[in-house]
Amino acid sequence: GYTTFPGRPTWDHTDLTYRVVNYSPDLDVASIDDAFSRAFGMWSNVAPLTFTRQEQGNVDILIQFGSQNHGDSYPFDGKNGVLAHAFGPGTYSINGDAHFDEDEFWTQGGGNGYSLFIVAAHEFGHSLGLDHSSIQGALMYPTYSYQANLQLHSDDVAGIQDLY
Ligand SMILES: CNC(=O)[C@@H](NC(=O)[C@H](CC(C)C)CN(O)C=O)C(C)(C)C
Ligand SMILES: [Ca+2]
Ligand SMILES: [Zn+2]
Ligand SMILES: [Zn+2]
Repeated sequence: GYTTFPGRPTWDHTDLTYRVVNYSPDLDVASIDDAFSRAFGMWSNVAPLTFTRQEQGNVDILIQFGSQNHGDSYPFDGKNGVLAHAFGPGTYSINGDAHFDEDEFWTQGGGNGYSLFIVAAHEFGHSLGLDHSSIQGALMYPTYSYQANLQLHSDDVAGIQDLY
């Protein structure tokens, strides 16, 4: 089933904010903004959380695209392999942040490349305090799998509702 991070960290507020620092050239800005909005919506549909996008200033969840060394101790690995990573809740600025590997080809689904929406929904689960699930059909399972109509697994729902 689902897991949380050690010490079970959660946000101490439910009106969370996010900012998109930069954009991948693989998709137009509107599609990227929409993918992130829909990914947050998967979680706010089942937990008492709201997500508000800000154009600048301090936010809880900073989103960026980067390749190889991109400013933290977890360099990406080129095309394929690790697609993205995110940090759990906490008081440091990096807590909650989600980074996407720019060496991937980000798509709106189907075909080649990786669905930004699906990967973002997984990463935002981490941003909220969920670690990986042992259930293969769960969004928080550690390997990527494409689904045309992504739905949270009951295990994902149980996890987020345990936390908030
Ligand atoms: C296609 N490549 C994969 O399936 C790789 N898995 C990932 O990139 C995870 C993200 C997916 C699940 C969206 C990394 N992760 O857990 C971030 O929070 C490997 C399994 C190869 C590591
Ligand atoms: Ca990669
Ligand atoms: Zn990073
Ligand atoms: Zn993960």
